[in-house]
Amino acid sequence: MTLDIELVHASLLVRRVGDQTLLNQASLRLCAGDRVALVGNSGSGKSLFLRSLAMLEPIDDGQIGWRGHVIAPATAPRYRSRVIYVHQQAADYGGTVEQVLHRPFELAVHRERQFDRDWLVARLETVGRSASFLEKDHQRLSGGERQLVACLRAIQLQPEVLLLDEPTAALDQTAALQVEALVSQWLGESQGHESAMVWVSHDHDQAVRVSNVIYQMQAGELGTFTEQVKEKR
Ligand SMILES: Nc1ncnc2c1ncn2[C@@H]1O[C@H](COP(=O)(O)OP(=O)(O)OP(=O)(O)O)[C@@H](O)[C@H]1O
Repeated sequence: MTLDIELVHASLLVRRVGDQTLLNQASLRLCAGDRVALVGNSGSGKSLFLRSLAMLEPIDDGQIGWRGHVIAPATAPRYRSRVIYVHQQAADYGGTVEQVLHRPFELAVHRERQFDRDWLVARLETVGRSASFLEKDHQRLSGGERQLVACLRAIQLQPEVLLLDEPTAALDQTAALQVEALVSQWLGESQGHESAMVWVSHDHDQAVRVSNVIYQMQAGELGTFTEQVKEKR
């Protein structure tokens, strides 16, 4: 159920490049418990909007607020550690899966969090992998396995908001459902922690499965949306 606790508020975001307006006054209010699917044609601005929400892209106009406050430059690193963007193509890291998952905890911004191997082993069980998966060479993983690691890497940091940019676009149905299961488990567990997610998808069935509300991006405008009446809202 959606709680009326505002986590992130994007207000009238504008992004121009040359004479093109790539984002045209796009606004979104994300509250605790929200599961948003973002759909729209290729090139409509979904990734740009998501990356802007994560403060990974500059904006020409508009504001992004976090828990009721406009984000100052000094707060941006902390914001990005709590509002985490997962790319559609998982990065290629060196080392074992465990080393890759451990690395974010070495960053100053995540120092208050602790690497939890047992937690990871339990999550891996959800997706049919044993603890030995942690010993695998990350660079030898399949695309689907890499995407699972990318999601685990984000989720283990207990984000407030997870921004998923077509995380299963290159995966088969089985692997896609595993990624969905991981995210769904995280959302279920984190209900008391005030969390929300936005999931960009080209797959309408997936958008329905993962969300309680669907927004549509059209030529940089975040307009119509379909409210889904579901138990999970
Ligand atoms: N940094 C940038 N500079 C210039 N143009 C950009 C930049 N980022 C994105 N664009 C353009 O903005 C438009 C929207 O791109 P975006 O990647 O957000 O689309 P999308 O809706 O996510 O598409 P897809 O579903 O194919 O991933 C595209 O025309 C893209 O070329």
